[in-house]
Amino acid sequence: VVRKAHAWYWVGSLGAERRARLPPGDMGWPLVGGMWAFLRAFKSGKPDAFIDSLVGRYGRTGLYRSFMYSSPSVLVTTPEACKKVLMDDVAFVNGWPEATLNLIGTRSFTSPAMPRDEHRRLRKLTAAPVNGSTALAAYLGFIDHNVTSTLRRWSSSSEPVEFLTELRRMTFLIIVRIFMSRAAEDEGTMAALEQSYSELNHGMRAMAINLPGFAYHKALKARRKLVAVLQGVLDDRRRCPRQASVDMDMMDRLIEVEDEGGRRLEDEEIIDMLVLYLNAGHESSAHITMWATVFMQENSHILSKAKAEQEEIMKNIPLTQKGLTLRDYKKMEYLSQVIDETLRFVNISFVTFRQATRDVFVNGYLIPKGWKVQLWYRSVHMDPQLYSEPNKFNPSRWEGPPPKVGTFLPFGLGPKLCPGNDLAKLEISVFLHHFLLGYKLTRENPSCRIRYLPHPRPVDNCLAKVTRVSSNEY
Ligand code: HEM
Repeated sequence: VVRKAHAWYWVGSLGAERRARLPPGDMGWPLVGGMWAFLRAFKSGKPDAFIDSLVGRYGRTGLYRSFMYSSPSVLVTTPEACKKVLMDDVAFVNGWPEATLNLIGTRSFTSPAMPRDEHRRLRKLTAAPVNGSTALAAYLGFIDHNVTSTLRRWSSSSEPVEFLTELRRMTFLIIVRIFMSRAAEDEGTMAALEQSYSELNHGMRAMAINLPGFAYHKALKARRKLVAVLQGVLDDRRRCPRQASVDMDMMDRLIEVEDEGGRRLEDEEIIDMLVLYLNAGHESSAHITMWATVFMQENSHILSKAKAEQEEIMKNIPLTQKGLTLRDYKKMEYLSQVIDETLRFVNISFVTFRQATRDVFVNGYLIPKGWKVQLWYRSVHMDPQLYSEPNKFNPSRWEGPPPKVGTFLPFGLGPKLCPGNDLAKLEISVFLHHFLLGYKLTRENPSCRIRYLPHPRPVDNCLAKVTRVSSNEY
């Protein structure tokens, strides 16, 4: 009776005609809705069980109604339906749960209130310096240097390192250098930012319980610290603005940009933009780098093939050349397949969120105005109808023509496509290039349990020894 009353509370007011067009599903118990089933599946190490149970109960309809993160929601699980939602930024605005918005900030791209034109203008401003050949070529030398010195440091220690934690540190340094160059040189600022980001991430996608001891409570505290550190950097920057426009970083650009009416961004907007970019710009890249390394170590035939490709590239690099070039990077075809397969298999962004601004029909089902929409990239990537043996790590599946639009969504699609996709692939490739040529990873707990929230990772953060095995690496 209670469950029926809960369902009626949300769908009753839609009227008989609209109600009849809703996707199949179940609103569950009051307050928790589908959250129990979702958390149970992810916490028991069977993340696909959640959507599988909906498919088992209602068929492969591609859309299911539920109640999650305190909102009536439609879960979208097939390529065609995801594509339709992602390409339409008029009918669908960002719909992150309020708890996530409170952590990431309400004044950046994640905000549903950011007008479409403002989103486009700020994306153009912030995406250009991290994308495209010119930008990537400018960062390549720094990334290359950062990777080689990091690998040498790890391998010179006889103690195991938390491989994931260290990779997060490395990718974080790269993104801070791009966004706030001078801050990357200040060890105190870097340590404060790193620590706060780590806590912020643990609270992401946790239950929004703001009580001491809970991950969400700690994450809110971490956000406050993060804002204070970034405000300090911003104040310094305003006090001593950069003179030459040639070495402007992203913070300078955000300070200087004006809209047509001459309005500049407020401090809160700049800070929220940085909180988002610095977070998005290091977490996922570090996780994918770790998993790609681990999967290659676990599959000797894949490791040998990837290594042979890098050795071939090395043979053609003139002795006078210092470090890698974009031309060398573009030759890494097999490595690119390994990374794409890691992106598919790991599903670091397993779901993203939108909200319907009006009644919309997708695959013949109604998504009512105001309802949240969850795009389940994970179900697309693990669908056996799209990927044969989806639970097998097989980079060779990426040989041949590119996948059909909507079937491979590690970076999303459409107007909100990840602006850091090229940068991410570049830094992951540079790391793997050096690793394959000269290093080996020996995990302390190779069969360690995997935790799936907020991102899939071994619970020991991949504790391992990194050993230098060859002087091939330059
Ligand atoms: C392997 C690495 C990465 C993965 C898997 C990834 C994944 C994603 C996905 C799936 C989205 C789309 C979310 C949506 O549709 O709502 C996204 C958005 C975003 N990503 Fe990434 N990302 C990665 C690296 C990066 C890097 C290196 C940067 C920074 C340069 C970055 C910055 C952003 C930003 C700012 C957005 C929001 C874009 C907007 O709303 O317009 N990401 N990312």
